[in-house]
Amino acid sequence: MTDLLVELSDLRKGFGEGEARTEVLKGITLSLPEQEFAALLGPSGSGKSTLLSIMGTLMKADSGRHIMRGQDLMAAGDAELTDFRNRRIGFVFQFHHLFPDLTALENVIFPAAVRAGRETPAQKARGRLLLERVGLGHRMNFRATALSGGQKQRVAIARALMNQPALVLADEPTGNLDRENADQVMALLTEINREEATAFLISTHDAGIAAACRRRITLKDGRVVEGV
Ligand SMILES: Nc1ncnc2c1ncn2[C@@H]1O[C@H](COP(=O)(O)OP(=O)(O)OP(=O)(O)O)[C@@H](O)[C@H]1O
Repeated sequence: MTDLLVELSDLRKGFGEGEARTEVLKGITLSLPEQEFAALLGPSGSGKSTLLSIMGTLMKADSGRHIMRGQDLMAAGDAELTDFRNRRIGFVFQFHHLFPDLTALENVIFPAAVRAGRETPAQKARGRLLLERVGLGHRMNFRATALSGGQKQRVAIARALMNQPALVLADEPTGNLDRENADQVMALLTEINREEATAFLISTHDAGIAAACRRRITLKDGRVVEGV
């Protein structure tokens, strides 16, 4: 048994053909243990979003090894990857991507309800619990449009946790928030990491956010230059 959550080895990814070809990830070798809480740093264009997309199985690498929870994701087909993603991975983005006319609770359970083909009482109960967890128990039935930026991001975090993912990938989750809300969101992620054993990989340009993480992984020009 391994306690590694993710193992990447010599992972490569490029875009385009011929003269227009750009190699973006140039051999990433990196492991994340279970319950990791790491920042992903690096200049704009260094490959952070590309790496998060691959780790989230939204995109496949061109070559290399990608193992998560012992499963070889390079060898997996599309249906298998979708199922794996739904069960194991959560996403938080810079922009919350909430449906404006749905309530906070409806937004949290919507993806799970679509996948199940219906809304179940168990989903509602979990959605309520998560909204309590992120401090929005009193705003559950507010439409997304009636929530502040920080509150919307907390709804997006609750939504990402709906299926009890092993790993949450967060691409600049505080990029659109002021300092106070950014700090609150980070405090919340830290708490969830500790209490629910969810691993987080958080891409950020913010030194304060990076400092709040247990580990800092830095990419430069498609390679890991620090934090291996
Ligand atoms: N689908 C694509 N087709 C072509 N090039 C792409 C594609 N996606 C990303 N790239 C290129 O890959 C490089 C890395 O992009 P990526 O978004 O991963 O960087 P990043 O480190 O996340 O940057 P930022 O901090 O600005 O978000 C960039 O040069 C980008 O133009």
